[in-house]
Amino acid sequence: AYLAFKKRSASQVAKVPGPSPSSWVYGNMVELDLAPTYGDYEFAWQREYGPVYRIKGAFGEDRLVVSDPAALQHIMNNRSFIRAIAQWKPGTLVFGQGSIFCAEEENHRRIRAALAPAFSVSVIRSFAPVFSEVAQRITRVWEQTTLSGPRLLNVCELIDRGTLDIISHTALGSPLDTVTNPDHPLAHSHLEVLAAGFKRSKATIIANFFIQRTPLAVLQAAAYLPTGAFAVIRKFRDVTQELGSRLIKEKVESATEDSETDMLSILIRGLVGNRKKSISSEELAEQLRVILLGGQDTSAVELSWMLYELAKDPELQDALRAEILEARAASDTPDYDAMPLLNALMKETLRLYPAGPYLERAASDDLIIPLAEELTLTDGERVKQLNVAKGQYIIIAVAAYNRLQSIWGPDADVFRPSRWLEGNGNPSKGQAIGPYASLFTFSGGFRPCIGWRYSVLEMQILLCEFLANFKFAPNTKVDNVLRPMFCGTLVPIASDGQKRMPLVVERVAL
Ligand code: HEM
Repeated sequence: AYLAFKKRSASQVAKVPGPSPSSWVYGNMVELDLAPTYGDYEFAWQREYGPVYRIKGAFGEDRLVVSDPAALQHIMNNRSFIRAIAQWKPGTLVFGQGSIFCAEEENHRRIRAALAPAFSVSVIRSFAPVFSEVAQRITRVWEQTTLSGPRLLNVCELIDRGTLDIISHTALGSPLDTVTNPDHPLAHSHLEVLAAGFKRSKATIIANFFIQRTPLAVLQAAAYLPTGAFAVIRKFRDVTQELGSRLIKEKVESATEDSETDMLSILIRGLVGNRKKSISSEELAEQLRVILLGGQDTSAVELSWMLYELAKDPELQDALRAEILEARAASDTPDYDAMPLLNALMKETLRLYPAGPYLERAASDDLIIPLAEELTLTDGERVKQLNVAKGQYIIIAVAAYNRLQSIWGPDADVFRPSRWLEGNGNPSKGQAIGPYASLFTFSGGFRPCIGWRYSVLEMQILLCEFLANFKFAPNTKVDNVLRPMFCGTLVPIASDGQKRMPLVVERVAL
C-alpha cells in the first residue's frame, strides 16, 4: 500500500509528452517568449500535443503548459496553486510584498475585499465622464494632426498617455494631462517601467532562472544597483511612494469629502470607517502601484489591437461607425452594452489578443490536477488526472484556451466578430472560466482581474469617440505587418522591433 501511495503521488510531469527543447540552456523558452509572433510555436504545440503538455524551461527545468478547461477550472479555483516564484519575486520588487499581486491566502482575501468597493458597478459608471473627457482630449490632438489630410500616426502613443491620464484621475483623484503635455514625472517613470518589461531577450530568460533561485533579500539589495531595470524599478517605486503617501496623507487629513469619488478616496473612507477588515495606509500605497500598472497598459494594448483589426476590415469599421453615430444621435449617454457590433469587436479582440497571453502559477504542495481530456504519458499510461510535485511551475495558457476548438468551434483561430452575434450571443461551449464573455483574458477563479468592468467601459467609450471622429486604415507604404509579442503585455511590434502601431488616421467627413 505504501508503494502504491508513493507511485500515485510521484510527479508525472517528466512523462508528459511535449516538444524537444531547441537548447539545454534556454529549453523551449526562446520559442515561447521570443517567437516573432506570439504563439508561433505555442499554438502549434497545442495542436500537436493537446491542451496539457510539457516544455523545458532554462537548464532542463520541466514546465507544464495547461489550457485544458477542467484543469484550469481546478487550478484557478484552488488556492494551493500560487503565483510562480519566478513572477512573485519581481512582483515584490515592482509592487511590494503586500500588494494584491503578491498576496496569497488570507492576505489576498483581505486585500481583495478591501479594494472591492472601489470597483463596484456604480463607482465604475461614475468614471464615464472622465473616460469621455480624455477620449475627447485625444480626438482634439488627432484632429489637429490630420487637419491637412490623412496622416500616418503611431496610435499607441496617445492611447498610452490617455489611458495613463484616465487611471491617474480615476484611481488617484489626481487629474493629469499627459496627452497634451507628456512631461510629467509619473508619466516618465510609468512608461519607463513598462519599457523595461518590454525588453525580452535570451538574457531575460537566464535572468528569470537566477531570480527564481536568488534569496529575496539579495534581490532587494540588488534593487539599489544604479543600473538597468533595477534603477527604473526603484525610480517607479520612489515616484509612486512619494505620490501615494502624499495623496493618502492629504486625503486622510481632510477626511475626504463624500463628493470625491476617485478610488483612493473611496478606499480611504473604508480604511477610516472600518479598521478591522481593512488595510493600512502603507498597504494601500502598494495596491496603487498594481492598479496604475495593471490598469493602464492592458486597456491600451487592447484598444490598439481593436483599431488594428478595424483598419484591416473597412466594411466592419463602417458598420460599427454607423452603429455608434446612431446611438450617439439617440442619447448623450448611450447604453454601450446594448451596441452589438461594438461589443462583438471588443470580445473578439480580447479573445485573440489577450493582454496577458499566459499566467504563471506553481503548486504549493504535491497536488493532483484533473483533466477534461485523457492524456497518454510517454510510458503509455493513460491518465485522467496528473500528479504534480510541490514547486511545479505551470504555464496557464490564456491565449491557447481562448483558441481551443473544443470551446470556440472549428474556426477558433479566425478573427470573426460575427461569432458573438450568432445564437445566444456567446459562441463558447462548456462552463465559463472568466468573468467576461466566457473569455480567459481577465483570468478567473479566486483572483480574476478586479478591473475588468472598468476596462470594458473605458474601452467602449474610447472606441466610440475614436470611431465617431476618425477612419483608420492600414499603413500601405511600409510596415503593414505588426506582430503581437508578449513583452509585459501583448504589445504590437513593428518591423524595426519597436512597439508601434502605425495606422493612417483620417478625419471622418461630417
Ligand atoms: C483589458 C484590460 C485588462 C486585462 C486584459 C487584464 C487582465 C488581468 C489578468 C489576466 C489578471 C490576472 C493576473 C494573474 O493573476 O496572474 C489581472 C489581475 C488584476 N488586474 Fe487586470 N486587466 C485589465 C485591466 C485592468 C484594470 C483597468 C485594472 C484597474 C483599474 C486592473 C487591475 C487588476 C488588479 C488589481 C489585478 C490583481 C487581482 C488579484 O490578484 O486579485 N486590471 N488583470
